[in-house]
Amino acid sequence: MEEQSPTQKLALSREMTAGKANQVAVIVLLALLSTMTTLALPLIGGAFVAELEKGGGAVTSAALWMVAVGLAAAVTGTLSGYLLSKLGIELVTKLRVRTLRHALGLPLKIARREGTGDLAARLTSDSSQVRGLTEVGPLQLPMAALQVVATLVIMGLLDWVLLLMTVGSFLVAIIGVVFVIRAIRTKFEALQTGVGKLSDDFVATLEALTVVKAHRAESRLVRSFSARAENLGGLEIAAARLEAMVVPVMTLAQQVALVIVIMGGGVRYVSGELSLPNLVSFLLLLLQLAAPLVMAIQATGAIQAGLVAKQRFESVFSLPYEQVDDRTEGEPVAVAPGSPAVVLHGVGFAYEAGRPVLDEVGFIVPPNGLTAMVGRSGAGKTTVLGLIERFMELDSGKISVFGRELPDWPLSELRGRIAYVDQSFTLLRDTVRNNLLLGLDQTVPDEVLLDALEQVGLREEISALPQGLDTPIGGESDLSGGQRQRLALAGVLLSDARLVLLDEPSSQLDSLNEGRLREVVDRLAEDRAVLVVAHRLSTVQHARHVILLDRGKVLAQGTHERLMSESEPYAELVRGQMLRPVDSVSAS
Ligand SMILES: Nc1ncnc2c1ncn2[C@@H]1O[C@H](COP(=O)(O)OP(=O)(O)OP(=O)(O)O)[C@@H](O)[C@H]1O
Repeated sequence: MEEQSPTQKLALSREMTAGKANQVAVIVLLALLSTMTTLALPLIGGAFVAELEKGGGAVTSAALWMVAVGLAAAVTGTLSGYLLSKLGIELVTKLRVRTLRHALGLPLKIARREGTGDLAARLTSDSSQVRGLTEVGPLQLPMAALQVVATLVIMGLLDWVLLLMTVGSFLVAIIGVVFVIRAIRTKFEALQTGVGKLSDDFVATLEALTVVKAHRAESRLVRSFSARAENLGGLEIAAARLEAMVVPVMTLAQQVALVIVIMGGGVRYVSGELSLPNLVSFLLLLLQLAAPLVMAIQATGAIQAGLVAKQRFESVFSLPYEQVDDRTEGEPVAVAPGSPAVVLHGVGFAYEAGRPVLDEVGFIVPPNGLTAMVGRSGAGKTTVLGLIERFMELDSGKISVFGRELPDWPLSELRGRIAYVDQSFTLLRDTVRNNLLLGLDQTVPDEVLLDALEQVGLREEISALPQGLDTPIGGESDLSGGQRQRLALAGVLLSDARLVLLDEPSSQLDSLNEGRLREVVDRLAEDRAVLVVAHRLSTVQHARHVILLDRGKVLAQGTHERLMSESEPYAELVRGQMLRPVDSVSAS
């Protein structure tokens, strides 16, 4: 199978800025201006005090400068923040689109293992967490670091003794905070994985809501989901507790530094080693110093959550996926005329290592006509169809479709030649029309669609729906099992697939529709190969060839009549009504 599984590391900053050099330049420029104006403000404050001391005439202009620079700091900060948000949103959109594409391309086994809800969580909670990270990560943090360094340099130039006192007070706090940040990260990892798993199980439960209700299992499930939600709440509270410690610690450090600087600065001012304007500037800088530190630290939660979400995106993008283009470009794959539709030779397969489901399975499906596969529940019939569709990979043996071995088929071409109707007639949550047209490239006139529906006896029922062909199905308004089956078959009639794989349900149709459906299948089989997993006697009686599968092995094959006389297990299957006679089929 065309799979690829490179380890996908996400360089978020690069992803965010690729091809956007101009926007990035504007944002960096605005952010630099904002940082510089913020740094200049205390110095202008000091100049203002110096003018006051001197009683000079420049007091008013110093005050006006303070207002202008303050405004410039606010405007440039706001603008750069907005433009950065825009880049962040664009990045998240890109990640969502990539997730959608990758998730739909996952091999079935991996998609099931990963879980629908957990995959979907990438589009919701993980996306918003990455967005939170982009708000602070790429620009605000470097700018905050720049502001801290520049502030410290200016403070050192004003008075290095006071600077040492300031750094000493903050250092102890910062070391403590680093440990807290690490602990927060661990909590977020457990939390986000737990949220993904919870939503996955919850989605699966909602999909089985009928069973839940029929068994009155609501309360039990509420109890078990609530316990898990409370566990996650506990983790979140623990993370919040850690986060809550961060800001007070930093504020305390700032207050300690303030007291020390006021005392030390006062002494140095009195002794003439420091001027009053410089002391004022220093104090203003000290007050400003805490802001970027607190900002960075307050963002700790968002950053840690964002980094964990980033890893969760990486884990999806690293999963193998099937490269199925919409349609293969260029010449279609040539097939030898008259080759059998399917040949299985010595096929072995296990879903789990050590528990084989198919063992040395071999049979031939001719290029046209009806071939039926029968056998007890769990014999491996659906698995055979899945292997032909290449939903899974063989463990041993070979399968050829129209004379070409599976690995030699481009996946898209292979699946384009096959029409597959699964046992539960899964339909997309979309309109009747779009479900009918799912495998088709071109638009099809309504008359042709209605004609296909007519052939399966569904025209009247669909026409009676509120929006006819454009009625959405699968959500609030749904079709019955039998109607779904007939709709799926109408889709097959519309397709030009030369091989039809049909997983017949054990009971979906009344005898009227059963008869009609048999006619449709017979018509399909006139010029196409139809391989049907059969549960009805009527189907096997019509089949040109019947394959009896038992516990993963082909036990017998031939015509119905021949198997009845030569294969006791087959005759037993028929006698035991495993193959249902028409009149025992329940109404849909
Ligand atoms: N996704 C899966 N993972 C693991 N085991 C599976 C999976 N699907 C099927 N099996 C197992 O493989 C075996 C064959 O299943 P399969 O669905 O092919 O049987 P079947 O003959 O189509 O049965 P039925 O007539 O009841 O639909 C069964 O034992 C089943 O438990």
